[in-house]
Amino acid sequence: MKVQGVPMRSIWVEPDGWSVGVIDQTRLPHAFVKVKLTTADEAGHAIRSMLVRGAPLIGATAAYGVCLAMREDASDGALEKALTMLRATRPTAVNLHWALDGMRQVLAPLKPETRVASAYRHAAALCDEDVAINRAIGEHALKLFQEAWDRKGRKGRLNVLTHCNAGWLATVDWGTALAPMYMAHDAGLPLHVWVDETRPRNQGAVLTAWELGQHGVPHTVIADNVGGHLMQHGDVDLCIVGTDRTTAKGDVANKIGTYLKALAAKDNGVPFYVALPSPTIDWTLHDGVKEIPIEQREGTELSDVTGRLPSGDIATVRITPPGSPAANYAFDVTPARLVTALITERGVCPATEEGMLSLFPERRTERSTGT
Ligand SMILES: CSC[C@H]1O[C@H](OP(=O)(O)O)[C@H](O)[C@@H]1O
Repeated sequence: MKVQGVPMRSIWVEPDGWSVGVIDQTRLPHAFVKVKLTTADEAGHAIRSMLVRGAPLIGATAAYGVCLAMREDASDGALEKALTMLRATRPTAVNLHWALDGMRQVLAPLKPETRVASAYRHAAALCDEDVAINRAIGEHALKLFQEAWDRKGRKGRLNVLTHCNAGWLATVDWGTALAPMYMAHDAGLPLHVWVDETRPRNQGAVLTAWELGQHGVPHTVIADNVGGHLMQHGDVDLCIVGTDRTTAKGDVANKIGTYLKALAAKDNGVPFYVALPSPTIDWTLHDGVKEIPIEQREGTELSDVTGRLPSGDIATVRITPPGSPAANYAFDVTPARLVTALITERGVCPATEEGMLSLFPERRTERSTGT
C-alpha cells in the first residue's frame, strides 16, 4: 500500500541484496521508522517484540530470518537452530509454522552451498503469494460489502466494524480484513469503519487507524466495549476481522476480544465475517477453544500505556496500582457457530468442515487417508 503516496510493502530485501527491511510497528502512529534486520536473531526479536506482527507478516519475517541464518552458516545444524529459535517466537499464529515448515522442506535436501540463494527465492515467493492471496480475499469480500450496501438501499454510508489490525501492516501487502475496505473506498462505495482500539496493544487505534488514514478511508476509533451498543442501534452493517489460526472446522483464533464482538454480532443479527488466507488454516485441529495455543504476554503491556506528550515527546505511563498484577491474554477463539462466513482467496464458504473442504478439496483426500 502507499505511505505518503509512495507504494511499499511491509517487508522487503534491501538494495544490498540480503538484509531485510521492515517497518517498526511499535513506533507508529507517531513515527514511521524503517529497521534493517541483518541476523536471524534480529528477525526473532522483531517477531517476539511485535516490531513486526500479524500472522502473515510473522511468517514472512521468519522466512527471511532463515535466509539471514543461512548467510551466516548454511549447515544442517544452523538450519535446525534457526528454525527452532524462530518457531518459538510466538505460539498462536500458524503462519509462522507454515512458513518455517516450507523453508525446511525446501532447504533441508539441498547442499549447504546452495541454500542461501534458494532460501531467498522461497521467502520472496512466499511474500508474493501472500500479496496475491490477500488481493483475492479483498475481491471476494468486496462483493459482500456491495451486497450489504444494496441491502441497505444504498442510503447513508456502509458501516463496517473491525477488531485489531488485519491490514497491510499485518501482512506483506493489502491486508486481509482491510483489503476490501481499500477496494470499496477506491470503488466509491461510501464506507465508514468503526475501528476497535484493541486493548492492550491498541493495534486498532494505533495501526488500523493509521492505515485507513493514510488511504483516506473514513473511520472512527472506538473503545473495545462500544461495538455491541452500536450494533444494538443499527450502526454496524457488518463485521470483518482477521485470524491467526483457524481450525479445520472453522473455529477462529484472533486478537483477544474478537469472540465478544462475535457474540454481540450474533445477538443483533449483524454478519460476522473472517478474512482467512489458507496458510492460516490449521487442518490438524478441530476444536479451537481446546486446541489452539493462546499466547500470554507481559502484564506491563496492559498496565503501561505509551503515547505522545503535548511536548511531542513519547512517554510510557503506568495506569494500574503498583501492587496489581495484570493478566495479558493476547488471543481468543470464536467458535465457528458465531461466524457468518469465511472469506478465503478461493472464495466465500460457511465456517464448517464441509464448507472449507468445498474450497480446498485437495484437503479432503489428505483427511480421508490421514496423510
Ligand atoms: C492478518 S492477521 C492479523 C491478526 O494478527 C493480530 O495479532 P498480533 O497483532 O498480536 O500479531 C490480530 O490477531 C490480527 O487479527
